Amino acid sequence: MTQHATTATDGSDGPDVAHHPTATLSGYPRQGRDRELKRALEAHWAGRLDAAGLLDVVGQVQDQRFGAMAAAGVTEVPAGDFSLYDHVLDTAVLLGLLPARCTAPGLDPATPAGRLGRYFLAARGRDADGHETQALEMTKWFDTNYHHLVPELGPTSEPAPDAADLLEQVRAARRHGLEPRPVVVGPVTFLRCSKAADDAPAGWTPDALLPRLLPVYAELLAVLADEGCAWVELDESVLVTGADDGLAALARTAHAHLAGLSHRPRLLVAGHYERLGDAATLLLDAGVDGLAVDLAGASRAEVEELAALPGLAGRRLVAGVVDGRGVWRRDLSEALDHLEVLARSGARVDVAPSCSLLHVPVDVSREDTLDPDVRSWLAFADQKLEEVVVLARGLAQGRDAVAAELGVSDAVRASRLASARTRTPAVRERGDAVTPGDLRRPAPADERRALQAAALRLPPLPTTTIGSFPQTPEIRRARAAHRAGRLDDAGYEAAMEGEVRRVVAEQEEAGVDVLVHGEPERDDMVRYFADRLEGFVTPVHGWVQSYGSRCVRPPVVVGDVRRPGPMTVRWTRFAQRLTDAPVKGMLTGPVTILAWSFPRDDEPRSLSARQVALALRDEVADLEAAGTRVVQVDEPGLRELLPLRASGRQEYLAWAVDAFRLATGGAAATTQVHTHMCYAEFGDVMAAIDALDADVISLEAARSRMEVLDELADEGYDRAVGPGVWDIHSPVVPTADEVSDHLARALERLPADRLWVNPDCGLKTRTPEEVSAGLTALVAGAARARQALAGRDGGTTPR
Ligand SMILES: CN1c2c(nc(N)[nH]c2=O)NC[C@@H]1CNc1ccc(C(=O)N[C@@H](CCC(=O)N[C@@H](CCC(=O)N[C@@H](CCC(=O)O)C(=O)O)C(=O)O)C(=O)O)cc1
Ligand SMILES: N[C@@H](CCS)C(=O)O
Ligand SMILES: [Zn+2]
Repeated sequence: MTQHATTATDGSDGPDVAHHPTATLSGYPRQGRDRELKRALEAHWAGRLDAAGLLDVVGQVQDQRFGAMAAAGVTEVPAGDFSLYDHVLDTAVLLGLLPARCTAPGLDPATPAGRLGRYFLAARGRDADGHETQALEMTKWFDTNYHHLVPELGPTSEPAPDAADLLEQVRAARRHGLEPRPVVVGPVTFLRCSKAADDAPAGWTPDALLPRLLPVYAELLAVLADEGCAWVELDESVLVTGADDGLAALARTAHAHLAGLSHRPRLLVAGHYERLGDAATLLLDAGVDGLAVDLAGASRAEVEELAALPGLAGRRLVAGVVDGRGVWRRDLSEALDHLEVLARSGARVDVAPSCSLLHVPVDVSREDTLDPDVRSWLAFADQKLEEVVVLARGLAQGRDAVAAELGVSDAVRASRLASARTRTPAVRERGDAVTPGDLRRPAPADERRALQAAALRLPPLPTTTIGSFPQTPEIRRARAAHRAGRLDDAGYEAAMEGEVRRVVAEQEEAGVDVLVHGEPERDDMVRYFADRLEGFVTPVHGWVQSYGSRCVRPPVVVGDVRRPGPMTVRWTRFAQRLTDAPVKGMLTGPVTILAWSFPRDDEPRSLSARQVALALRDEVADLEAAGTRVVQVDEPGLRELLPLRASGRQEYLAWAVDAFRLATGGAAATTQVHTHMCYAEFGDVMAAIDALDADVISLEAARSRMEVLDELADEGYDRAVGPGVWDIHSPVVPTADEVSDHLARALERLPADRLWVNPDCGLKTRTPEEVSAGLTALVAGAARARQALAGRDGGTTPR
């Protein structure tokens, strides 16, 4: 058992000689080393695995997770970081705040099946027995590529504690001989990650629920104290955003209240993904017992500033000196230096990754296809645990005790610095030669609109999709066979061509106006490009949870980026030859390619963005030369990289917008450039969206019922928009009526000649049956809306 026998009110003067720094963490990957949880969840939803079977797999995955922590030598571990789908949804369950529509249909929370049913209804809009409802909205978790569900709250919400799942995790950790530290989303972050329910009065915000929430947190803390938990970690990462005065007031009220409780574990309040800044003082003043801080990439000066914080002495400081969401090995000498500075403050310093390890893959030692040099530079979750354990030992026992590990770390650093893989002079020269003219299309937007209308001759409210069609088991099996060498190149290409033929025929039959080839050849919209660009590596086992059971394998930017040859042209050309309708060329934008890759840490992201943009610019030119008239450059990652604090935003948006414009600026005026975004609130980047100068943008809008159009209107956005009318994150297919209702709502906010009809996002996660029904509904809904328009306009067809 770890010894932290102090509270915020004692021993606050001077160093604590009895303190033994320990290694700990806020979260570990959840899906299992081989994505066992993902497979079990999907089998459960498909009716192939019952509730008991799913819970068995959960037990096995928990054994693996705690086993890995114990093997690394970590003794105080998180409990509550594991989740079947999402930890924000788990917090809603913990606080008794699932919407009534998910608790109503006779699902008994006293049984495992009923509990799971309610949970999956909220997460997916469907349970394993086929009950259906509207799923909760989903959005980005801070500036990561993880997505959380958005709890819905209102003035009538009645929170009530339900700690069963959390206690099960606490007990599971104990069964492994580990000391559990429950990790729970804190009240302020929970409220700020929630939204007002549709039936809440106008102007009501979730903040108003704090007074009702605090007694429930108090009850939960008492339950955890009774369970023997010495510490609890409240994740208050929203405080790193420094958002507004209201946030500070909320945090002060909440944490002074919780710290004032007499029956509770010690309170460790965490701020991940950025520095806590002023919020650190606020929390210490409120009386919390410790802080868990994100020090990824911190300079020595920043560390000294933190060490000088009044009130830190005597409190626990969990120092996140190992980057929890990057993949580079830590310079251990530097980290130890930072830890020693912090320890001199008199704080009781422990060592941890800067955030949950949820964002990195499990184990780099399995990557035997990677160049051994590159592999030696990388650290995934298990290697990061080793790093924090070494650092804690070094801090406790002195540098000599970890001399060998420091030596290895120094050698890794030297090998990376000396490597020729990181710099390509020709790429640097081309990047330096970019001029402002390269960022401008050859004609202004309104002239382009007229030219494109004449060239494309599309009907009003044109229909299209976002690019991907179902990645069926057959497609994935063919790709797996190709990778394993069981299917040769010709066989694989023939299989993908067959799929493109099928998808084009399906769209023609449904009556879609602008077609796509379906992206069957892409395992992932970022990785596909990274595999074809120099400067990236793509780990084979590097799975990371994106949302629910869905995972991605982010590439790693290792050095300068260059396009050795065309990446997509062959497939777009093939599809275009099958039809007279325009086929969109589909590219992933430079910002998104970087947002969904692990960045290099030796150069700014803006440098890589420019290099990727130049590669894409060449691809656009090649697509045009092959006869492509519409090119879509997806940028769903644009909002994600927006710095959490307002101070860094202008600089980021400037380079991000420039990268998109550099990628697309060479396109002819007659080429219609689309972009697409999903998974986030776009309010903060509306001006940047405008500055992209795309001709058409498609945006996720179905779950939020077209709210995004109000934001676009406020910005004065005057180009064409396709607000999603089909929520593709849910297995529930819209009807034609629902599509035309969405369009009617959209037409209240947008003129008809600027409205496109499309789903929220790509169809890759849906089944062929859902897609067939959804496309029919989409086209029928658009036809209905066109008729209504024709009637409204006295029979004249809108432009
Ligand atoms: C659009 N989104 C994306 C994000 N980030 C990305 N990097 N990519 C994205 O597309 N961020 C925001 C959103 C998040 N949304 C999603 C949506 C869908 C997925 C998803 O479907 N993920 C798949 C994995 C996709 C993939 O990489 N497939 C590969 C490998 C498939 C595989 O598992 N192969 C098996 C063997 C095959 C067999 O025998 O059946 C194996 O390796 O074991 C491929 O198709 O080749 C998922 O299943 O989770 C993610 C994010
Ligand atoms: N073109 C991609 C965009 C996803 S954000 C797709 O359709 O899957
Ligand atoms: Zn999308």
